[in-house]
Amino acid sequence: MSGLSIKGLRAAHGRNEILTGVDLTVEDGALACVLGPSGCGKSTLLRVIAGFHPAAEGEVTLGGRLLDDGRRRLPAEHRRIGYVPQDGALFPHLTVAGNIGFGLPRGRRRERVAELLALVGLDGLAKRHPHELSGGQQQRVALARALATEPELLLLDEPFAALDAALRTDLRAEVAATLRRAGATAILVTHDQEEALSFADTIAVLHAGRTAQQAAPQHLYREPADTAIARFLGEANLIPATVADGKAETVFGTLPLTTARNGKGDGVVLLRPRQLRLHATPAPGAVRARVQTCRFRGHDHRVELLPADSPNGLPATLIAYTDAPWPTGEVYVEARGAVHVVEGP
Ligand SMILES: Nc1ncnc2c1ncn2[C@@H]1O[C@H](COP(=O)(O)OP(=O)(O)OP(=O)(O)O)[C@@H](O)[C@H]1O
Repeated sequence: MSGLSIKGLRAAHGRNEILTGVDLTVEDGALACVLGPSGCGKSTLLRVIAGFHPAAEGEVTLGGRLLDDGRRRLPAEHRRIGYVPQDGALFPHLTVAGNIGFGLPRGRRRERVAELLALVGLDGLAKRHPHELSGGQQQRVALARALATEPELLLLDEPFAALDAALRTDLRAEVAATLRRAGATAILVTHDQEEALSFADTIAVLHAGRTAQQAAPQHLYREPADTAIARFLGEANLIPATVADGKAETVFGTLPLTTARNGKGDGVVLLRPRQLRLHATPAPGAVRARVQTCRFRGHDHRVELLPADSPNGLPATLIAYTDAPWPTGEVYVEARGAVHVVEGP
């Protein structure tokens, strides 16, 4: 089997159990994200995969080779895994070329360094030292250095954390494109859901040392396994509903389900902020509310709404993202599109 496979992984720091049940599958050539709040064990997971920290139990394989099962461990230097730590950790006394070529056989070094400089868009900077580079350029050197030996798997530990918002977005897109060009299989660790959603082919959400859910970004955003994951991936309107016959009866009327379900009964469905439409006058199925705040965010407006009489256990506030600004005052809120059952039958 190609790619990375992790099953039932447990790992501890001393007596502290950090990972208590991690499952992760990354197909050959795919970009995966491990997403989770600070302290949930993301770095520990990368360190186990890289071979810097032992598994206590479970199974980690790469391309069908066993890396660790809690008893047998392949030494880190035999794993063919590249690792880009949070701060890039470049050698300060070596030039960019020296950093990238470090550890490459002499014969091919020049040619390979030139290839990698072009790949990460740093032609012309070969002779600079790390302190003469911007944060983003330093991260690109770290990436080139990790790709130099053509690892079977590349691990990136929050590589954009120290960069400002604009640079982060650009570099993230560039790195994803570079990895695809190189045909690399990679895992990026982050606590930033936007980063995960925009970067990855597949996302594993880590919660309290376990994999809570692994799925493609769109699937995870639209069909999270529970309310905690729904909230972690972005703002969520969680609406009480009666589910039956592939539909949800809600205060907004009858809405179709994203996926058919056999169960019947009461539950909670998810409406993302983009699914709420605002009207100035009453509309069929629309709920009366007050605009509490409307905040301009560049690409859209975030509108906080107070439902008029919180019917049927509706949350105290609803969130809508709209193209146009809305003045504070009365509005009518309509829900559109299919809903996902996050709790219930
Ligand atoms: N060397 C260590 N010795 C003991 N405990 C550790 C060690 N390294 C990490 N821990 C603990 O393990 C837990 C998980 O840490 P880890 O760094 O894997 O989390 P993380 O999700 O990567 O966090 P962050 O996003 O803040 O980097 C934390 O509670 C941390 O305090």
